[in-house]
Amino acid sequence: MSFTFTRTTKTRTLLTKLNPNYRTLAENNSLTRKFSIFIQNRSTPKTTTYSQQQSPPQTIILNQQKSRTMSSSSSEIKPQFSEGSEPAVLGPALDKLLATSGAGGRWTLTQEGVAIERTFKFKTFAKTWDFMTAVSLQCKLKNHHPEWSNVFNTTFIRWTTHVPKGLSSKDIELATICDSLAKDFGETEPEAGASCAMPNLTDRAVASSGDCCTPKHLKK
Ligand SMILES: C[C@H](O)[C@H](O)[C@H]1CNC2=NC(N)=NC(=O)C2=N1
Repeated sequence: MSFTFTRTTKTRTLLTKLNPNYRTLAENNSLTRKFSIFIQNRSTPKTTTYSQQQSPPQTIILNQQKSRTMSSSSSEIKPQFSEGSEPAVLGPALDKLLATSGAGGRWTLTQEGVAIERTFKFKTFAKTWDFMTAVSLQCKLKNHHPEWSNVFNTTFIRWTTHVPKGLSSKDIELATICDSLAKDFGETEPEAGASCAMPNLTDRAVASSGDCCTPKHLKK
């Protein structure tokens, strides 16, 4: 079975503008997607049945997320800037991004003030993936990576600097870029409670990822 992927010229032009290497990246993406759909069609889908007493895992994740949100309100948390950054400059820029400041921002300060996070939602998986590709190109340019996850039409993004730990200018810059790219790629309004499991997915990836951020000369 063969699959053809169509992409609007607008998206392609936008991505090529963001990075001239997009064409190559897009071709690789398209190949990767073709390959994964091919694999999916060959393997038998696994189904899990739950007994009446047993709740599906999603309920557990939703509850975990609920307690996580209840235990830490963003307005009580103070931003922790990474060593070498300038709080006087970063503070006002951060305020513009935060939902708590009332300036229209949609990011939340989390994890004892060392991170900001937010969920983005799009109409389709393809649009979400294109947005993530655009963000990843900016990450490459700035040598900085997000902690993020994606399920279907939703992506959860957390910005934090691992070394030196805290919020840095790169986190603020990239969060601002994400907001603007999300508009370009047609972000839709998130439905209430639709993305509860996303931070959990990201936390799991973070817990099993290796140390990528300690510069070689500081490694023991
Ligand atoms: C050595 C290199 O500068 C580091 O690995 C960079 C790369 N990207 C990074 N990304 C993030 N989020 N935090 C870092 O500390 C970081 N460090």
